[in-house]
Amino acid sequence: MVLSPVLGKLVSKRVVLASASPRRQEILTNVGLRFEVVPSWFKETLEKSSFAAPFEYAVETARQKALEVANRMHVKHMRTPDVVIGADTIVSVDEQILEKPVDKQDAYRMLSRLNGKEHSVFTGVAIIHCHSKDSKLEMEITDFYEETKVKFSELSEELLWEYIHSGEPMDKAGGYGIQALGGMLVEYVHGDFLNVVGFPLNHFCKKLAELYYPPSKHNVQHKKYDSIPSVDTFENLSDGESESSNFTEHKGASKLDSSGKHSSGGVYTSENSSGVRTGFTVPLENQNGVSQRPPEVPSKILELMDGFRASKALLVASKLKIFDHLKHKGPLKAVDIANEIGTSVCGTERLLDACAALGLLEKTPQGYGNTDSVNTFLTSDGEYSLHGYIIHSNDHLWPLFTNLESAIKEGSRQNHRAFGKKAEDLFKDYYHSQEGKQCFMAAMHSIARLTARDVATAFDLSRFKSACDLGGCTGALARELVQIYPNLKVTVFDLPEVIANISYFQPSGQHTAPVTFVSGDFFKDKLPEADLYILSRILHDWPDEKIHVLLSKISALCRPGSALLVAETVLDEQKTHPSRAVLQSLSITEGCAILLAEMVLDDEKKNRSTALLQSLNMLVQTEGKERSGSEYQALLEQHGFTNVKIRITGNLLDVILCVKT
Ligand SMILES: Cc1cn([C@H]2C[C@H](O)[C@@H](COP(=O)(O)OP(=O)(O)OP(=O)(O)O)O2)c(=O)[nH]c1=O
Repeated sequence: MVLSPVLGKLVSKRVVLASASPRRQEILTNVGLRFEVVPSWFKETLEKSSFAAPFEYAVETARQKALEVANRMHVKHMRTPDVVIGADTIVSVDEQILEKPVDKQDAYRMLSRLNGKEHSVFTGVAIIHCHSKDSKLEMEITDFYEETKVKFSELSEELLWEYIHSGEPMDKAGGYGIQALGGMLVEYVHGDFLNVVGFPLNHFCKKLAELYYPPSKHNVQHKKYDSIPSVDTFENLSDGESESSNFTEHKGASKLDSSGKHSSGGVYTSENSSGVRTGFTVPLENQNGVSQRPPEVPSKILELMDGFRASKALLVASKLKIFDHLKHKGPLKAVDIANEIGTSVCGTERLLDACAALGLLEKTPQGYGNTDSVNTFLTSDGEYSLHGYIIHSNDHLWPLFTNLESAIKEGSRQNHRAFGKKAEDLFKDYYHSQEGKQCFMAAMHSIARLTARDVATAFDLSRFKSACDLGGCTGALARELVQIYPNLKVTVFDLPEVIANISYFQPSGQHTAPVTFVSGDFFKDKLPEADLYILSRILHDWPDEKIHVLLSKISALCRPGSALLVAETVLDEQKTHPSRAVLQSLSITEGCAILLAEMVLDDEKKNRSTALLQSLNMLVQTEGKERSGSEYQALLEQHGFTNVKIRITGNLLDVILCVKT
């Protein structure tokens, strides 16, 4: 595969496309690139007159789009991508820059300017390589632009308005889409057709080639913004890795032939005799007008279909402590790791290659090494390690989830099927052995460490003097609270089996204000007194009847003005995603609702599925469930808690604060 050395370099990297443009997503998907889409929030409002040339404006906007996403992912979501790609397409005519029209009149103004003339389409692209060093984001930015000349025919007013009324111009630079109806307006195209559609794929591949295979010194040519590598073809780029590259050729992919030009046979048309690409091919139809080409399976469905394989590869690599070995001794070859952990060489090599393809490991001639995020989150000794939760997922949740079908049919937990014993009280199951206890506590500890800051700061809690974290387990949230609110005294109340094991989870060497631990069962025993009660990831474990028992106990202890803080994943009313209307009805501030709406746009699908899969997770193992904002509100109000406020944090847990009146 001629291209694999270039795009194959991105296979093991976490690549993010900082663009909402469906065209860009399609172009990159068609060549087999795997990436995540995180649309940029950067507003395209740079002062155009401050740029000497139109392409400089496009390049700078592309840079800002990509930078915004890289920073947001690093800071807000604690997920540093390896590569962020941003792009911006503009149309330039008579020294003017045209972006997307704001309304039909604007589209008319733009199309009238382009009518009968040649104009330039510029796409600026920024490729940012990110590294997280000591929690700081380091970035290397590469940018370039591509220009394509397009000429419109002389078009009548009537045709222009007909085109505008089709709705096609509205989300496209210059007010037209060359790949669809707009193609009929175009007399000729000189240059890269895909550049007009929003992404200059050919130049992008050349840029990657230049980055990953720097030309030898005597060949280097310096040009501002336009540093096409000295290699004209991609054929001479193959290296040892290319043979084993995971880059896959997709059926409808736009291929490059040995001269670096597009060849026919893909989604896009072949070239005409003058080397000008003219439009998209239409799938062949048989006599009945039925498309002969089978529909392409969306990559999302394939990803979900095989998702369990990726999960299990991650869980097993963690269980075998492969990431720990690589952190301390890497890079290591497969045979060395197999010897260290006592596994087969052939099996280990396959697992390591799968982890590399999933972006967890880096594979170099020296061997396999951890990526930065694996060092932070997957090794067992990291401060924010998820290792505890991963082992819990492998040993406990996985067997339960294999019985999901029975859980759905029966509507109940599946411990008896997964572990061959009758389900007792949820926590008795977990705490029946010392190993089980520590495994469960480590799982809860890792989630608490990751969410504690967002839970503790979702509301200003400085007016409270004492807090009691019911079911607070290892005290991870309690310690965050005393750090943020030095005047707050926090008591963690949990089962005696838990309190007996907390010493394993106390931070060593760090001086933090003390947290008090009290043992007891919050359903049966007397609760410590406090101004603020906290229930973090507790209510979702239980059915409404048990929640009423607990809330009535807490309510009876609360004085007017005392409060209850609940941290859970909050579903919206349709159980799809958090919605602005719901939050406003729950006294959410306007600012927060706007923030939320933006967050929803960005992470909507991921948050939605995470929360709803968590609800399935509760079904297979507990009697509880995840609840919507109004379900929590109703439960709380029944026990005299009012002024219910919800903050959607964007982290795994959302936060609800209510006051006893
Ligand atoms: C000229 C032309 C533009 N376009 C599109 C490409 C871009 O998606 C869009 C220009 O707007 P952009 O601001 O470059 O991109 P976008 O708003 O779609 O996405 P994002 O900002 O999130 O990256 O116009 C076509 O689809 N066909 C065309 O013929």
